[in-house]
Amino acid sequence: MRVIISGGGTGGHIYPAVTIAKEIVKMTGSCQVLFIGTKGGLEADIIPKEGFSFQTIEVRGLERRLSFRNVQTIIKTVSSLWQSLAIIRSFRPSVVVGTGGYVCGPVLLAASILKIPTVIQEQNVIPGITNRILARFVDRIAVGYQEAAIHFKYAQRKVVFTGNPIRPEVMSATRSEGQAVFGLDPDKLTLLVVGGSQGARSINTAMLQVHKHFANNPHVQILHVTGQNEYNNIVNSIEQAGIDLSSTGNIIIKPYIYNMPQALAAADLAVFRAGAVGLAEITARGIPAILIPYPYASENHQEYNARVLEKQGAAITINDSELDGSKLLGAIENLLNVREKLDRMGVNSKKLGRSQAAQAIARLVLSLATYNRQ
Ligand SMILES: CC(=O)N[C@H]1[C@@H](OP(=O)(O)OP(=O)(O)OC[C@H]2O[C@@H](n3ccc(=O)[nH]c3=O)[C@H](O)[C@@H]2O)O[C@H](CO)[C@@H](O)[C@@H]1O
Repeated sequence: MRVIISGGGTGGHIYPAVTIAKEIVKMTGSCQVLFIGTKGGLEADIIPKEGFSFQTIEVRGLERRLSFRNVQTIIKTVSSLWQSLAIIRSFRPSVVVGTGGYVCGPVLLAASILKIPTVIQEQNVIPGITNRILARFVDRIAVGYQEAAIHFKYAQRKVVFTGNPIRPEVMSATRSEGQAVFGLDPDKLTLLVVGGSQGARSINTAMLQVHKHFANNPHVQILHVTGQNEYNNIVNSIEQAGIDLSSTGNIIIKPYIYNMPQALAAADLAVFRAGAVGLAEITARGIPAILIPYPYASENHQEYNARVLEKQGAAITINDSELDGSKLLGAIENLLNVREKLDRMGVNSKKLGRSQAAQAIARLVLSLATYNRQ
């Protein structure tokens, strides 16, 4: 059997694609998977590393205003539809899956024109524009949050609540493995700070005060992932603040980590943006969290994601506009100092986790593929 999977732009669209692909391969035993993404997207880095075949089309996102660039974009989109039709005709998949990001648009549309079964996976409470448009054309929509269903107004019957897929390593990684990978001290509480797959400037800036406070602390250690673009600035600011990172021993700064499952396994508290996949991962592991939703995410969807966790007592939320060093430090200390609070949040977090989501999505995809085996 052959399957095409498309999704890209950010980790939040790419990791679900990888996870679904691996689950399908595992369930079928012998499935050829082809990924379609863009040359410039993060997928061009991640997918080949995961060992899957990868082809690209030329497509980019529309600006949310009238512009000459948008006219060029529409022309590119038409040509990307032709490119997608050609790739699909030559690969002859039994089913095509989209996990979000504008690259999915032409790919899933082309599959639907060619009458190949299609599934899209929507990670967020408020669906992205590409998936909303595609909803009319595809066969099934696998949603990460039950709350997303009402937004697919004319496609309700296609919606299946599966949860968001998480990499199996997120569940299988052990605390001691995580501690060993990052050189963490098993006797200290671990704070994991991640601003999504791109990093978050406001979190990075607020963290400076947190680092000053905890530098050399005998009970707390911090693993802070800054994002590629911010890394050098943040390391410089920390060192300018008088913290010698090589000697404190309890602060680790990374631009990006490829072994996030191990980092999660070692974490006692997470400071996160509210990207849907990151949230699926922390809830699957039952990690209490302080969430700072990215305020410019389309239709403020990260805040809606975060509120689902907050409502269940699994996280507390700080608005990005109100974030500063002392507020963040206060929230962290408040949780680390009251162990019962932290534990209760962890239990609530775990209740929201759906560690079997990838299996549910893979079964859904395969159930459609069987109609049309070639
Ligand atoms: C700015 C924006 O619009 N972001 C969106 C993007 O988020 P974004 O890609 O930032 O976020 P997610 O939290 O959903 O997913 C990030 C993924 O990257 C992984 N990771 C991250 C950092 C790192 O160093 N290593 C690593 O492996 C995480 O473990 C996770 O699997 O897609 C998500 C899913 O549609 C949306 O909810 C987010 O709102």
